[in-house]
Amino acid sequence: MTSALRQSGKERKMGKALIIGAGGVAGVVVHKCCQNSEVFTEICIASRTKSKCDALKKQVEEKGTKTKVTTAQVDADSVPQLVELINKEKPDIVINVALPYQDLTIMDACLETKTDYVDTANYEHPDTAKFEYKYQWAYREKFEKAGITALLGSGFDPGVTGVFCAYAQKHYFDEINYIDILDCNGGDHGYPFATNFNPEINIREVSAKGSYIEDGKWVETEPMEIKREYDFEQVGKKDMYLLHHEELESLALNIKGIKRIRFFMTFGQSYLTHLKCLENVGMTSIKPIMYEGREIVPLQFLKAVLPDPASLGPRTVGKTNIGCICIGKKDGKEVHYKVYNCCDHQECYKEVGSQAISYTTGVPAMIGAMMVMTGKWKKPGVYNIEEFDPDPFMDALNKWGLPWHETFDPELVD
Ligand SMILES: NC(=O)c1ccc[n+]([C@@H]2O[C@H](COP(=O)([O-])OP(=O)(O)OC[C@H]3O[C@@H](n4cnc5c(N)ncnc54)[C@H](O)[C@@H]3O)[C@@H](O)[C@H]2O)c1
Ligand SMILES: N[C@@H](CCCCN[C@@H](CCC(=O)O)C(=O)O)C(=O)O
Repeated sequence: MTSALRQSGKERKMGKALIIGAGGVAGVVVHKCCQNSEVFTEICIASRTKSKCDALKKQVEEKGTKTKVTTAQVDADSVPQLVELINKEKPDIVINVALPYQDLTIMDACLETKTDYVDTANYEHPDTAKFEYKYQWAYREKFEKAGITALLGSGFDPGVTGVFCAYAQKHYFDEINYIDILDCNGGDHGYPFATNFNPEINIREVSAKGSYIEDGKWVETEPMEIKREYDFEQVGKKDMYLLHHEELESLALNIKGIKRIRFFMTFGQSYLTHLKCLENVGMTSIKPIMYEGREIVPLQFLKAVLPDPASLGPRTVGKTNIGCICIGKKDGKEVHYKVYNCCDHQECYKEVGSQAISYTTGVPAMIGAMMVMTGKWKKPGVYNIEEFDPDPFMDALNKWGLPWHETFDPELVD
């Protein structure tokens, strides 16, 4: 049996979440669930290393949360271990903020225990640095039959960017023909090279070939081949580069009238120079090599010597600006629209002890879980975030720390 609250009707108001992972993003999810004790009456934090979960529990208990917090050890690569934990804890929902490698094992465990599921990044096999939704979309029928919801990609990008596009479509457009998603981190952590979320996942993402969708087809580019300069609100002028990003795949299907959709991310010169050197000497490779009689993956070794993203909070200053530019038509007239959020690294640190990259991912993960748990987005099946009504999520962003702004006269990207 799952939580009694789970059985109590369509508009459920409160319940228990099992949070898997205890890294940078999980830390924010834990803090935000504990601020939202009316909905998250209980949480269990589970990860490979239980002491990291215990440290998070201590932090929120010292802040006087009303949410009951427990912790557990789990290897999320093991379906039997996950099933045992879910059966013991009986959560209403599992929030997966471990790594993309664990998406399918956690979805399998949710199916077996009939528990709702939320994540922030799509499945990726450790041996192939390629983001694709096909593996998770293959669970649609099974989730529908089991009567449970999987909400995919409830971070910022993917996540809020999908909600922004759904909101634009619902309120301002008959059709959206062009979308540019712009992800700017204008923050400075003072290190010559560090990544603001898991280094292994970050470097796999940015060293892959770029791509965008035009007229229904993927167009591939060399890594960092397409560069533009953009003047970001509250940050200033930054160089940004076209990357492949997972939400392009689902938005191209779910938003009406798309002719072209692209994703750009900013990078500082120091980050790019270090990345190039590391690539040139083979340190970003995911192919195992033999070192002193044992097999190691160079990128995993590199991760071990880089700063832990969760430790960057105290030293990072500046702001992020992430948003979407939509161009399309309403009542036959051309509409230009931009919706974005700016987030200050130090404000995040003061509130939850994390930098803004973890914050901008963890807040939407909590909100997505709240949408499903309270019944607003409860629908059996597997869904990308833009398939739900964006309005309650947009309201929750304003309430829970990620207020957004809109303009009908944005700078465009050529
Ligand atoms: N959508 C977005 O906007 C966005 C942005 C940043 C990060 N993310 C995603 O958020 C997730 C977390 O990122 P992070 O920066 O917190 O990473 P992190 O490395 O700081 O944390 C990952 C956590 O998962 C745990 N973990 C890893 N493998 C495990 C296993 N087999 N069993 C149990 N626990 C395991 C680790 O111990 C760690 O606590 C990643 O999937 C990342 O891709 C999404
Ligand atoms: N929401 C993002 C966060 C990625 C930020 C990565 N940018 C690098 C830039 C590093 C630099 O220029 O110093 C970062 O680690 O912040 C996502 O989609 O994954």
